[in-house]
Amino acid sequence: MEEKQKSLSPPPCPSTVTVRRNPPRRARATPFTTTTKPPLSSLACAKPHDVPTFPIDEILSIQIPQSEPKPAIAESLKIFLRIKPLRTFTKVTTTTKSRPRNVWPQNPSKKNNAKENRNPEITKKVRKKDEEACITLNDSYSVTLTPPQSLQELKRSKTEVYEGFSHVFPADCSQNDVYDKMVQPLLEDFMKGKSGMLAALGPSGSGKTHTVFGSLKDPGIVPITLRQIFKKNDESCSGSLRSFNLSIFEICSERGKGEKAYDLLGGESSELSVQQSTIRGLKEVPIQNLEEAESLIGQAMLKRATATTNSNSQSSRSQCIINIRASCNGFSNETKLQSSDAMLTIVDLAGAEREKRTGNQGERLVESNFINNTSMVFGQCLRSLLEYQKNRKKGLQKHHQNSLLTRYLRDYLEGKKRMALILTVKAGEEDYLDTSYLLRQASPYMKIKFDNTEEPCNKRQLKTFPRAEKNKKIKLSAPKTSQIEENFQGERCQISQEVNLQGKKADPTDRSSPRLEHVAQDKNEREHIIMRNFSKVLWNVLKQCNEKLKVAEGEIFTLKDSLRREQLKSLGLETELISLKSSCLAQPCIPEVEVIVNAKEHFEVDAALTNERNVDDDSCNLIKARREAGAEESSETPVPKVRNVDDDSCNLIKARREAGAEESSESPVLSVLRNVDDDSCNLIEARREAGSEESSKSPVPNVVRNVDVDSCNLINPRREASTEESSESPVLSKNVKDAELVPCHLSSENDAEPRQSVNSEENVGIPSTITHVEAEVTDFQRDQAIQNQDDPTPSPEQVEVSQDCINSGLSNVQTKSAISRRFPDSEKQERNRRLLPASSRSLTEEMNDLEIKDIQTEKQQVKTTNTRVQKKAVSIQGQETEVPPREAEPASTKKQKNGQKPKRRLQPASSVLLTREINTLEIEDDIAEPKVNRGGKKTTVSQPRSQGSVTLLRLLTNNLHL
Ligand SMILES: Nc1ncnc2c1ncn2[C@@H]1O[C@H](COP(=O)(O)OP(=O)(O)OP(=O)(O)O)[C@@H](O)[C@H]1O
Repeated sequence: MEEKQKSLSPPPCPSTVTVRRNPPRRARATPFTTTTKPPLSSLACAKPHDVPTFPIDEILSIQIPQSEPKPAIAESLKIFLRIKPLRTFTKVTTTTKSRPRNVWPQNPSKKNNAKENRNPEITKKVRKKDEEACITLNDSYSVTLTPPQSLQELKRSKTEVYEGFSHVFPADCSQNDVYDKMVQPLLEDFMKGKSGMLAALGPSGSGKTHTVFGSLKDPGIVPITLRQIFKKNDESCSGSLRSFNLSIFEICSERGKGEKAYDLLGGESSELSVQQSTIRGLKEVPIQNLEEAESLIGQAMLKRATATTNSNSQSSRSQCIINIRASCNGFSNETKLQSSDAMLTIVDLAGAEREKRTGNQGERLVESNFINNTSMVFGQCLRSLLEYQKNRKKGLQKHHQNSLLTRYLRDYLEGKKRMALILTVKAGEEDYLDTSYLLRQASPYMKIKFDNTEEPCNKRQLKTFPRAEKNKKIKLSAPKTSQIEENFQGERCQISQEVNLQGKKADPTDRSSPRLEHVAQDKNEREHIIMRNFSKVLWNVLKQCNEKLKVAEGEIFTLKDSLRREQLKSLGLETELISLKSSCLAQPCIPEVEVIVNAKEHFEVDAALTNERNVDDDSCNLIKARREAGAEESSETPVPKVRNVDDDSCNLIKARREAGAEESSESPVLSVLRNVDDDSCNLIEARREAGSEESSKSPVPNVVRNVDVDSCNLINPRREASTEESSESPVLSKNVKDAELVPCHLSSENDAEPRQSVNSEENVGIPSTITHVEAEVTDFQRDQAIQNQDDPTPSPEQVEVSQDCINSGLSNVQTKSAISRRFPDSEKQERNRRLLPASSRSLTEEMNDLEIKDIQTEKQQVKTTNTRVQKKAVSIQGQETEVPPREAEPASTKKQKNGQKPKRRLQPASSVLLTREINTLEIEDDIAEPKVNRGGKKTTVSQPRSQGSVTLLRLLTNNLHL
């Protein structure tokens, strides 16, 4: 009912805030809950005038109770003090031999007595006296250290009280007392799964080893602990679920150079490998009962390095570490929450030594240094931990790195695990300094806190365990060198098996599960590193490929450039060819053609630069066309080769026409050029057809067609054709070669001047009349140009006429050049008959008909010319077949004197052939008339002269104005 009423009637808004200073009884509420705020619904329902002002001042005045910190789990380091009984102090004054290394601790007094009894000759000075104790026990937690009388007089020291010990064991205490007060709490935690460490510190001979190991009659804390362990394990119901393992090893110096660890429970090769804080290969012996444990303890003590010093007859020369590991095979009722491995470590440190007290020399002294150094590092670690805990801003100095022992005990020395120290001191006045030094050093350690909630399982210590785990550790570290393709699941299973072998559970709740996660993280890191390295390598390879591609592109670019240049050259040659053709056909067309050709060249260069692909295609077509032409040339006779060349030129022109089809639509110049090309092509086609008709009549006219083609290919020597032709007629081939080198005068020179004006050595062997006739041809072309000035493009009729004129002129040239040949008359006649084509004869006859009138009007002039030619022929008579170059020298010298530079121009070989053929007519004509040489001797005529040849000769001479 009350709840219903409360729900129906909201509580009134309080005018003031009640602060409840007392904490709630059941649960501690947060400060926000203490300030009860009315619900929003109630505020909404309240009237506006009832809403009080927000008590901000009162709220701010509330003193919020500070939340009490959780009770610190950390505990102070427990330091125990054990005072060695004075009893009768036995001092060995003579340096005795080091007893055997592996000797179970014995009672020195008995030993010495036995020695005295066995060998009384040995000089010994045993002094027994009742010493005064420098240390007195105040209570169970404090002692008073009183300096000796001598030191008090010197006022170097004073009495000091050291308190705060966990417990002080008087001299008459037993080993069991020490165990009960000091080891029992640790053992209980150990049995619960907590690891702990107990270390004995103190000067040499103070009873550390006695405290730790004891003797057979008076066992130390280790035997007692083992006994208690098995006793407790037997008493507990879950005893069978727990197993114990024992491992004992020592750390000693190797002649002062380094630290080495030896397994005191191992076989012959007891040396252990030390890597940082990890000791590998340590043998961990499972112990089933106390007898086994005591046997192992005795075995280890026999192996431990000891030596006799002035302070101790069985002085320990190493740091001995005893590990008792409890492995839990399952859950137990008592340790449900911490059913895991635990480690109880007991350390018997080598006592700090002073040289005066020990009297060590040599190796013993080196061992003393190592021992003292280790003790010093151990103390530094504890002091740094104390300072770190006082002021954590400074950070914990890592003194543990200076010693293998401290590295191994790092977790303890960093306060991460539970640890206890027992200080053993001697109570004699002579031991005051050692005792005082130890107490001063160790008393502050009482303030050290350590975390009691440490992990029961210590990974670092697990690594030091049995040798059987050594291979497993290698497996865990194998992925560092293995490939990344290793199956992670398999590795995980493998690790799980290893963990199970160790008696641990591989479940995620177990402490060992982070180990698997760590392995997985390592694997991921390795994968990342491998992939990163692989990507770097791949990147480098790609860089190299890129560089190679750049080089290849550069080569391609240079090749394209060279191809472009070659193509331009070919274009230039083609245009020159066209110009020559046009010049042969019509003189007025030459300038225009040149202009057009130049324009075309520029245009094609631009086109080549802008459109490489077109140029490449064009060049490919050219190369292809030339290749095909070459193939056909190789298969055919020399005469069809000329036809192929002719086809080639036509193809080139056609290709150019196609390539520039679009360009010509924009450029009128190219259209004119195309017209010129068309004309030249048509001309060539017409000649080809004419040649074919002639070839049907006679095999010789092919040579005439060869003349036509070669006249258009002045620059490109037709060596192949000439060589093949030389097989048939060596004279003909020679003429072709000569014709290739014939310079041509394009300038209109005076006819009266000698035509031997070519002054270069290239003119050697070339008749001067050839140049003269060429000049005549040029004049003829000029006349034709004047006639065709209105129409630059020659009509077919004009082409035919001009060609006929050219042929006639060339025939005249050949006729005159043949004069220089010094063949015998009979041979000349026979040769001329053989080489004279029928078409030439018909052509000369036609020319004779057309120019009959001119012959009559200029007959006198022809005679003078013939006379001059005859003189020239006579002058070279009697010499070798070739015209000597010396004949041209006078004319050339004269030409040089005039200061005129002749324009040279190559003459096609075919034209020479034609002129040579025509030359036969002149020879016949010359034969008809007696020739006079320089000496005025006349030559005899051996053969009659035909009327037609005489007429033709006159016609030619008159036409050429010779
Ligand atoms: N509390 C003790 N009661 C009886 N004897 C003791 C006691 N402490 C030490 N001794 C005897 O003193 C001698 C030296 O002891 P111990 O070898 O243990 O000293 P230590 O500190 O280990 O010396 P070191 O550091 O050189 O090894 C031993 O013979 C030992 O029996």
